[in-house]
Amino acid sequence: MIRAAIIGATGYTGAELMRILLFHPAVELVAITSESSIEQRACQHYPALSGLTDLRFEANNPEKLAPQIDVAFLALPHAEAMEAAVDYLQRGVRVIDLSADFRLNSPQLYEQVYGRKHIAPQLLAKSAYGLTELNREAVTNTDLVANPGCYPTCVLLSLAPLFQQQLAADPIIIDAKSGVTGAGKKLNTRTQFAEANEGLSPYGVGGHRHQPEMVQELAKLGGYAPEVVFTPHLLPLSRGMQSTSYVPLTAGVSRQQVVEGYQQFCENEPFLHFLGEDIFPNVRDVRGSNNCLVGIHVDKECRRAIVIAVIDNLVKGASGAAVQNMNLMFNYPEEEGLRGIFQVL
Ligand SMILES: NC(=O)C1=CN([C@@H]2O[C@H](COP(=O)(O)OP(=O)(O)OC[C@H]3O[C@@H](n4cnc5c(N)ncnc54)[C@H](OP(=O)(O)O)[C@@H]3O)[C@@H](O)[C@H]2O)C=CC1
Ligand SMILES: CC(=O)N[C@@H](CCC(=O)OP(=O)(O)O)C(=O)O
Repeated sequence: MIRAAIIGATGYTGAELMRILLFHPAVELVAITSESSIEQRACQHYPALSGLTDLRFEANNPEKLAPQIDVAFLALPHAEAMEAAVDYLQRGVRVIDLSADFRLNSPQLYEQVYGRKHIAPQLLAKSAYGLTELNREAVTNTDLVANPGCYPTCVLLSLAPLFQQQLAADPIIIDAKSGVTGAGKKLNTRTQFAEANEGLSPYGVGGHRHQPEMVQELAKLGGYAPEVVFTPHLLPLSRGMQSTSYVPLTAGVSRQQVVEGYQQFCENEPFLHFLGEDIFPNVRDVRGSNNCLVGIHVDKECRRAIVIAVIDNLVKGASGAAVQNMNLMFNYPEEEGLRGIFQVL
């Protein structure tokens, strides 16, 4: 059994980790931590968990918890997670960090994007970027996974077939939308009911922090750093995310090459599904599941592809991907605890 703790378990990704891990056949959830809710039971915060666990929130105390666990999931805000990562790693506990603290390879870029000096820059080179499908070997062999952001997950999985085969030119225009849980549980004006309901609002226009993360990872796939214009929007849904990417194709590329590229990329992937040419997914199709669904349109002259992808931001975009990575790190089947869909309509 893998003994696990969730650090920052009162938040949305922490709750989603509880939902998944409590049903995982190879995991014993040993501890859940919180600073604000010590001694409260998990089901007081999330009544849906009633009957599934008697765990109570406790303080994050690495000295006490480390001997009891094999892995710590960090579901903390950016800049809060790096200290916890260092604390657990130096006590021999493997870490899966859901925040952005170990995603960017350069400490200078981290400081520029997140406005904080990195306290453990030496770990940036050692962490594995946890987009499982693209990085299995590194994830399997690391003690520190940097779980990707939800927008980068949706975009990178849907553009990887084009970049891996050098079929994509730039600039790439990405229009993306997320449900409000993407912003976390903390109070925030733009996610309050009256602000978000019946609305669709752009934010981070021209400067969202996920743009450099996307460029960094696309460059690893395609061999060049593409120009990416990324605009996210907030949708009045609790969960779900869609990205629409407009990608210029390199000269001479055929429709068949593009379509076969997607078919081959998704063929043996348990969570990636290519719907085909001109068949497009709805965010509803992945609600509660670890799937990423992709559809494409290629224009008549094969000059541009429009790639549309959906994920559940809390599952494939965060907690489901984290568990997929844990499975690899501990030599379990990648789909363990993550199989199945939760709704069809
Ligand atoms: N929501 C999403 O869709 C995704 C989120 N992520 C990332 O995962 C991490 C967790 O996100 P999410 O669960 O949405 O966040 P939430 O805001 O919902 O939860 C964060 C939790 O961290 C704890 N915490 C500890 N220290 C602090 C602090 N100084 N300020 C605020 N909270 C603190 C809080 O618990 P308490 O106060 O009880 O200690 C809180 O419950 C973040 O880094 C986020 O960017 C990544 C991909 C997708
Ligand atoms: C709706 C919303 O606000 N979403 C968040 C993204 C959440 C996420 O995936 O990513 P991180 O792990 O990088 O926080 C945002 O745009 O900042």
